[in-house]
Amino acid sequence: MALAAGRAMLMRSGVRLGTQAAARGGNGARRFMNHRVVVEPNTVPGVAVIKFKNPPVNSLTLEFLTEFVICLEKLENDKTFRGVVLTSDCPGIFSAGLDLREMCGKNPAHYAEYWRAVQEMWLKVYLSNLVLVAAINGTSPAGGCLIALSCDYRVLADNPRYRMGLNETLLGLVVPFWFKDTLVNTIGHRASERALQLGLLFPPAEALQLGMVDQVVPEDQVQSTALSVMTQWLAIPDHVRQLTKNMIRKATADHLIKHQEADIQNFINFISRDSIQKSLQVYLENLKQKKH
Ligand SMILES: CCCCC/C=C/C(=O)SCCNC(=O)CCNC(=O)[C@H](O)C(C)(C)COP(=O)(O)OP(=O)(O)OC[C@H]1O[C@@H](n2cnc3c(N)ncnc32)[C@H](O)[C@@H]1OP(=O)(O)O
Repeated sequence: MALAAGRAMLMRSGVRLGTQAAARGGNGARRFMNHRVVVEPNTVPGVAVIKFKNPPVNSLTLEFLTEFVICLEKLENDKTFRGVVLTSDCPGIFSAGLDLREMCGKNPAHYAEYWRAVQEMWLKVYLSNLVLVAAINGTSPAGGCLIALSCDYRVLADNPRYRMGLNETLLGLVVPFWFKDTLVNTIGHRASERALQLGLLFPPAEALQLGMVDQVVPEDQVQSTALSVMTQWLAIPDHVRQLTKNMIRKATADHLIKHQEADIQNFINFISRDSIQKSLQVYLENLKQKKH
């Protein structure tokens, strides 16, 4: 249903999936390419690398979310793939999180469509049958961090400028319960309580200490480390690993699935408030100002 809507939306915006999506690279390998998400089969058999390519900061626009979900769905349906590495094509930035312009100055119907796309993306990543390893080669606040936290394993580049965390309170936003659940499931209750209320963004050493990431490695080794970790995960038969993953994650995902429509309505009500709109505008304005 969501996928069909997404396809329709992409067709409207001029993205042709079938023909544009498949091209042959120099080594004859198939390379799926949309506008904002590039999928490359890798040298490790059964593993694809998804590169986020939505410059300047890989913000999660509606188009990006739709392409990302469609790419993952294609890989899940293609039985040659068992694992995916998620990484960024934008230097220094994994993802700047939700696109603030999608949440500013729009109408309720747009907010509903956008929030459903965010929910669908999270459900797709969190419950994926594939092994997902995040190769975090840049900063990843809020929604960017959520994507990484929803993978099975996280490798972060050792660069103190790369910060990771759920910083929503710094934008005047209340983190949705399923963002919170994803963090609690990763770093525990007490650490989440502090990190979420203060909107903390952690440098690599602290992210590692908290268990927000599994490994910190030199920047030029992020992708190769992710691929070698993948080999270990793929040594486990898919069906037992998938059933185990599902057993661990199902209750968290079901919580959202059960309250999906109410969560959309909450988002619309919250984001439409004048005070919230004002904070988002000020935050965007400050991002622009810091350049001058
Ligand atoms: C109930 C409501 C719940 C909502 C839950 C929300 C979840 C979220 O994900 S909210 C988004 C949180 N994200 C952030 O706080 C990150 C904001 N961005 C930054 O801190 C920085 O841009 C950076 C560290 C990611 C990159 O810094 P830098 O390389 O210096 O690039 P610029 O700051 O100059 O940004 C370039 C360009 O991109 C625009 N931009 C940045 N982030 C976003 C974004 N999240 N959404 C939309 N646009 C973004 C920025 O405004 C610049 O635009 P121009 O000035 O027009 O070039």
